[in-house]
Amino acid sequence: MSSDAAKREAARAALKFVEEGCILGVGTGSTVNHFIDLLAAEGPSIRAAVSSSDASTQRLQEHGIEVMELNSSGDLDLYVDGADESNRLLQLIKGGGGALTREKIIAAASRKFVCIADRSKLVRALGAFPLPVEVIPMARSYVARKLKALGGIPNWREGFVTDNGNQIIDVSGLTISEPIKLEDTINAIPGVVTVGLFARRGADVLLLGGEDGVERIDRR
Ligand SMILES: O=C(CO)[C@H](O)[C@H](O)COP(=O)(O)O
Repeated sequence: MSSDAAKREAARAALKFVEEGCILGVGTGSTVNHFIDLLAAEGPSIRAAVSSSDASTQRLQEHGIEVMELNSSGDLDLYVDGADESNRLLQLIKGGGGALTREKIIAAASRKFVCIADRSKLVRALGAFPLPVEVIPMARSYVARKLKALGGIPNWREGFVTDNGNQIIDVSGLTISEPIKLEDTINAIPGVVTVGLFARRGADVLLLGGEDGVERIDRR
């Protein structure tokens, strides 16, 4: 089974968490694209979606799904999103698509976060995937020096601008033995908008598509 087919099966499995008439939080990425397409084709009819990116907003609207601002929706019952890595505690690295800040906000505003991915995303320890950090543009070099001092190798995602008008630094070489501590440390650097470590608010349910079907892991 291809990784794309595995993502699609994980996305399909998330449909059963969606309740008719709800306002649904929707993430960003290729797995979520499958989810949006499947939701429109065979999922329950929802009242509206709160979207984590311009790309997801466009896709939702192309399917005729109304998109609502988080400022109008209040807290959400469910958020569905992908991830770049997850450990068994369902702490995540996200932001490969650059939508980490809005994703973190919607995850925080949601009672349940269902994460969908192919099985390759499950890792013993986070950090092989370069950790994305969204930064205010004028702080980029300063933040990069601070990330270097933490032991990372910062790499500016040159040419990429987030939906919030900011820039991304991808940090490789970090040993992420204490994800919550590292999330707090990086978030405290002036100029950082947010780090793509979702450790304080990880997923509640992880659905992993693979050869043997979809494995479900619940947060302990
Ligand atoms: O965090 C994200 C975007 O900011 C995505 O969820 C993450 O990059 C996974 O993407 P994909 O589903 O394409 O593998």
